[in-house]
Amino acid sequence: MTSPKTPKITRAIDIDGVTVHYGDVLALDNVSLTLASGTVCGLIGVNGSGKSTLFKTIMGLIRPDTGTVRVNGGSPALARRDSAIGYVPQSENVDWAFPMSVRDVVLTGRYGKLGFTRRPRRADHTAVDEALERVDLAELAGRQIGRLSGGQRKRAFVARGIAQGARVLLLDEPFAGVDKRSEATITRLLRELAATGATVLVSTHDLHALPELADEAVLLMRSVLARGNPGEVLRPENLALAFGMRAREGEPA
Ligand SMILES: Nc1ncnc2c1ncn2[C@@H]1O[C@H](COP(=O)(O)OP(=O)(O)OP(=O)(O)O)[C@@H](O)[C@H]1O
Repeated sequence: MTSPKTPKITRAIDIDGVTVHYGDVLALDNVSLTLASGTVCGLIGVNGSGKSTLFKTIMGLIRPDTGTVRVNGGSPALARRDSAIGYVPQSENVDWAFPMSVRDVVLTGRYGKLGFTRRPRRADHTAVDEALERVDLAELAGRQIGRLSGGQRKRAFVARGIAQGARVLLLDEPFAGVDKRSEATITRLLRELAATGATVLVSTHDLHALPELADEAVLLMRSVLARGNPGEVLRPENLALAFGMRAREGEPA
């Protein structure tokens, strides 16, 4: 689905042998994964399987104990500095009382592009307006971010990634607590972004939505248990393996 003008980068995200511990807790165990540009990849796995840790590692917010992460051929820090990588965090990790309007939040996506005066220019405001239009939030641009619904908040953060022009977009459970309309809007946007050559990695617990959303899926349980097209990865034996492991650990379903 890449446009003819956009050459496909076969290793837009390149994770090789990554292991991450939090103290004694092994969160990622020798994870290797490559993602090409122009793809949407769905990341699935039970609670605690390492999805958020993987996102933070790709963002360069966590340094792996072993292994390497490359984003568009460079380090995660470089990708962040160049605004090449965008992150939509889990809702719980955002301070929704912060006195910022929806527009301000989307404008933060432009910070890496501001000139030495650090003042937004016309191009920045235009990019923000266009992104708000695309996520269908133009009418709520002036509202404080915490006064949006769950789905609208997610769309605001997707707009931030669009305004940023991120070529790699990571979304940590963008469908949690959102209604069907927002889910459909976000799915359509992610597909459109991939069609322009972006690489989209999205974690979700909504397995039913995966075939429509994603070109491929990765089942994570500290290490990669399965990878392939969503139909293959969602095979009952794979899911039993993931959930069976969880049951043995005695965690609630
Ligand atoms: N800051 C931390 N300190 C210690 N352990 C942590 C920390 N963050 C995560 N963990 C542990 O690391 C493992 C992976 O957690 P992570 O948040 O990456 O999983 P997840 O798949 O994103 O879970 P969920 O679906 O619940 O969001 C879990 O065992 C978790 O308890």
